[in-house]
Amino acid sequence: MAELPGSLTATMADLEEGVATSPEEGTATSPAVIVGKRISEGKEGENKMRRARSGDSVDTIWEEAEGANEDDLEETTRGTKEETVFRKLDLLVTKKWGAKGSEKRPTVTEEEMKKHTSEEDFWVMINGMVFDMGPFLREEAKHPGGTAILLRQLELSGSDAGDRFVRWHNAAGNAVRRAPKYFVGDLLGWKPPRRWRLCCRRRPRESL
Ligand code: HEM
Repeated sequence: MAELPGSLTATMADLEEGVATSPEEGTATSPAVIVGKRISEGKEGENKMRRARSGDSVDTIWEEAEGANEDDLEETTRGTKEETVFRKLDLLVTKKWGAKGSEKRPTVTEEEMKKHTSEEDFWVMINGMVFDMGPFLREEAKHPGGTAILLRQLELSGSDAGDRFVRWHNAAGNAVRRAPKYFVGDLLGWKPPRRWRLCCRRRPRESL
């Protein structure tokens, strides 16, 4: 048995397996490389890498939601937190429901929205898009932030949940990835607040 860094050990067979050629060809005599080989190329490591590449990893809820392959495919990190969260949300809703104004994408009137303001059936509006919080409130789906915060939203600010959505979530998190599932439609007649029209919407795309 040979001593390796930390508490790891290797048999002579392990060492001999790594003796033949240069590190570029994937083998080497150094124990560190052999340790690396064991972690990344062992049966368990191979399976892990395969699952990660396929986006089918069971490691995290995040990967389960969208797949590791989606990571950083879109540039959505520049700008204020509000801009980045809304941009990502827009992007993911558009991916599932089509572009705003297209035939496939539903719309909601303000009148309809007002009918969904109870503790079991609550629709919220985030950046002009309406989402159904009912499944969370009825505990048919799990909201990691709990239900109390959603009820507080209902009590404090009613249906316009944009500010709180931005406060509690981020563009790289699960909330934006899961939101399209709860999308009900675009709120008809909604216009972005004046502050956005002045600052962000007019900015040329390259500078976003
Ligand atoms: C479509 C609507 C929503 C979805 C899909 C959603 C989903 C999620 C998810 C997945 C998380 C875990 C953190 C993350 O991965 O980002 C989370 C956390 C949270 N959410 Fe939501 N959420 C929604 C709406 C809301 C709204 C409207 C509020 C507030 C009024 C809210 C408040 C929170 C809070 C307080 C947390 C915990 C944050 C923390 O512990 O740091 N969520 N939500």
